[in-house]
Amino acid sequence: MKETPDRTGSTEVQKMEGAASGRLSPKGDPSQPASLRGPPHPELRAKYPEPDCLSVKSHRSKNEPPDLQDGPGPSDTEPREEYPEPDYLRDGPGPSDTEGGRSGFCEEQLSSCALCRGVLKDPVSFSPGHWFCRHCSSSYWDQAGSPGDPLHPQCGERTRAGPQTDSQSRAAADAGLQQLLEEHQISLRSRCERVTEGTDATGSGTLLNQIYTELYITEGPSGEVQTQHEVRQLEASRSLQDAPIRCHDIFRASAEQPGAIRVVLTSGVAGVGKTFSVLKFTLDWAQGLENQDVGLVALLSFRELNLLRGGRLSLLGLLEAFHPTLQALGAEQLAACRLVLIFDGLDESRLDLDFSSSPVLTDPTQSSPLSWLLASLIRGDLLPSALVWITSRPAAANRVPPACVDRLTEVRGFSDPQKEEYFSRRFRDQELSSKMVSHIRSSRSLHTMCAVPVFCWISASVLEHLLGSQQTEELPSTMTQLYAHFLLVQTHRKRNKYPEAQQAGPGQLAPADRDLLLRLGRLAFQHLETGSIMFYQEDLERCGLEEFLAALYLLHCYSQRDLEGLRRFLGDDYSYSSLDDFLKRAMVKSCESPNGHLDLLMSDEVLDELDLEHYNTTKEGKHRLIPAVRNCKKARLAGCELSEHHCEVVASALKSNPSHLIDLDLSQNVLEDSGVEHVSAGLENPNCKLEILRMRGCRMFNPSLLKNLDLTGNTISDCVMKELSSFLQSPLCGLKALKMEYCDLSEVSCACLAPALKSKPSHLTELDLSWNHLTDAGVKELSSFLQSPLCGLETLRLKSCSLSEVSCAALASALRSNPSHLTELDLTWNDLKQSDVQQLLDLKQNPHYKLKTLRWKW
Ligand SMILES: Nc1ncnc2c1ncn2[C@@H]1O[C@H](COP(=O)(O)OP(=O)(O)OP(=O)(O)O)[C@@H](O)[C@H]1O
Repeated sequence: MKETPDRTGSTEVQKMEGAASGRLSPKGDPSQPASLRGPPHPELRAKYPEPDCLSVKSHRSKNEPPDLQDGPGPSDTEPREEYPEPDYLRDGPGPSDTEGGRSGFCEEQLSSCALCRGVLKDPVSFSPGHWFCRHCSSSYWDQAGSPGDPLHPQCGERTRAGPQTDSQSRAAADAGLQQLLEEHQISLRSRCERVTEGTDATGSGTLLNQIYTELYITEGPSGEVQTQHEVRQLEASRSLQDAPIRCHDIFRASAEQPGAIRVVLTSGVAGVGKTFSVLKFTLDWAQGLENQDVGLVALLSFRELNLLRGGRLSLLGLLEAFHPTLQALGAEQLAACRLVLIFDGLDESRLDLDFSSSPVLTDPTQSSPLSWLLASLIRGDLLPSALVWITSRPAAANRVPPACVDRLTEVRGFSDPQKEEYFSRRFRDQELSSKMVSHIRSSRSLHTMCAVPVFCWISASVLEHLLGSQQTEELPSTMTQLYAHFLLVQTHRKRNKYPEAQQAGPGQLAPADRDLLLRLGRLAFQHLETGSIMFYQEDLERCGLEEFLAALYLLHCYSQRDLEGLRRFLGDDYSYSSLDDFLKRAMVKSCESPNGHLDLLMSDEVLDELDLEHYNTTKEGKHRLIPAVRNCKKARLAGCELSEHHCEVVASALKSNPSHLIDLDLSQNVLEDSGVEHVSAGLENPNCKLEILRMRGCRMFNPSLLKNLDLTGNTISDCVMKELSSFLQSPLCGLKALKMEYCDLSEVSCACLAPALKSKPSHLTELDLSWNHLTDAGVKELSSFLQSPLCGLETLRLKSCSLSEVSCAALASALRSNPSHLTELDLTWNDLKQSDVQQLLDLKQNPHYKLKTLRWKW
């Protein structure tokens, strides 16, 4: 269904697989026309200084072709002992060694010619360790008759050039490596410069540089295993404001990490741009634009590694399999290059990576199981100088032990301005792209989801189709509508491609299309159920399409009364029921999933109330509904065993722009300090519109811009009361209602509270201190507040506070002395008699008296 972008360009492995399965041939042909072969731009070469180790930028050998004429080699008249020993023999294998490394060079006694076996005359060499008489070698070349790289006359190894002396042979070796690396660079350039996306009508791919939009990548995610649904992770991560890092800089030291960075692990949700990042890194290197101190970049995808089916390979063999241009690369040359190895898509790997007990490999020529090879590379046993970059979706990122990783980064997708840049890059017609952007901005769910680039691509495909056609139908504003349109767009494309297929009217499905979609739906459904995320050919999972298709399939089962299909998902006890009931059961089933793999996205409508009590599901099911707080006015999350993370989600809802929450109930949750801190931070955010916060039976916290505070059931010590009192004195405090039933308050508590209440024009209109042992002494303290001209209290509840006639007298004198605002006074459960409250009742005669309700009986 979806023609996906090519991950790393084609490789030998891919070609083999493609040939076997009859798939389309790969687009990146490593054998380029000669005209394409050329050095990187000279200006850029000048800009980047020569690194210590050899890189393709080493133009020493490029500009000075090896001199294949006679060098200062020993003459046949000089005794053998006086020959200067070639450098590579000093540290290398002794003359008796017969093979070494992958190339298995023959080592010969320097005293004899490798061809005639006689004493060397006018010795020359055309590869390390091979010495010949000039005459013998000339005859050999004459016989071979080929100007190319002839086979070594003794060992059959392919050699690069004609005979040469020691320093010349090293220059030739450098030049050989140089040439090889340049060819590799050119090959990579051609592989990465175009990406194939589904919108590509010609099949030639789109230029990566034309559509590539800078991504928001951050350094150092938490490193925790992420089991949340990826959309939720995305939602949560949008609120964070971390400093970005460019994909080109991931191996560079930073102020936070000044040391050398060898292994980088980059995580990110599906379709967020991990593969595009590694392609961009590679392309910019291959074009001579970035990271020019790197000698060699090798890009390997785990998906293609899987195709090797766990076979045995050496490191050199692996590089060759993925990059045929590296065929002639030897072990010594590899060690001399500054190599960057990129492994893309760890989540797709079927390899059993065992970092703790797989054997240590150090030899790049040694064949071993692929999983050992990778573990050794990542641990740094094998080629420790190589830099390794691994990308993965979050759930699989923990397959590499943290100890092996020097830097963690996270691709978070597009920021809001980047989303807009994406559309303007993709479409030359700026009017069209502006229309798309404004449509996406108008739908919250589309706008949120467009943080994931693949959703931008889907949206762009759909909107291009709809805005470009004469159709007058409404543009999709929910993800479901978007997916439905996407299917139509893709089907339409298929019809254009295969015109012999059955025709149908615009916006309609031909029976064959319908059949295909349902078959895809069944496939998606089955894979989704088993948790399998890989579709090698269709690759639907990347855009979450399988969730939509699976749902479509299930709905089809329902409409066709396919009980077998329905029972596979809903359980054997399911019997055909109303659509409402069916949908409800499907919802409950998806809520039960521990990682949310059965659901996707979010209604755009702002809910009046989210009350988790109303959902008849497990605790985990309720937890998974919590992110919906972002989209409701009133949220009841009481008694749900909220964790710190949930508080973080709530806080992000309070901070979001716009924030809809007005009334929040977090009662009966044991909130740790960290959780409370999150909530407090949410309350302090200028976007926060919360007016009512209920935290009955929770631990104490530090509220700020609250209108309504309910602390019922908390044991509030005098010390906490003082904190509360200082909060009440803060000029920011706009509290209107304070409820503190059953808080173990005493006379002393009131003494703490009263000065605060009368210290500034108080917004407090409602105070409920019922069910506390305040006693008359406490009420006397409070009555001083009632006497203050700053007091605007309208409701005072003092139920069951151990009060007597004395309290009534104090309250009456306070109300008498001041034009009071009090309209409701509740003194029930204090065992008062009529005579005790008489003074209050008599106030009715007072012109300032506003009391409408006085309760005092049991
Ligand atoms: N930086 C970008 N600029 C433009 N388009 C992008 C960018 N990144 C990703 N896209 C779009 O999103 C699609 C998916 O991106 P990519 O394959 O890189 O995602 P991913 O993170 O590797 O996903 P998965 O985990 O599924 O492999 C691309 O094919 C492209 O259409």
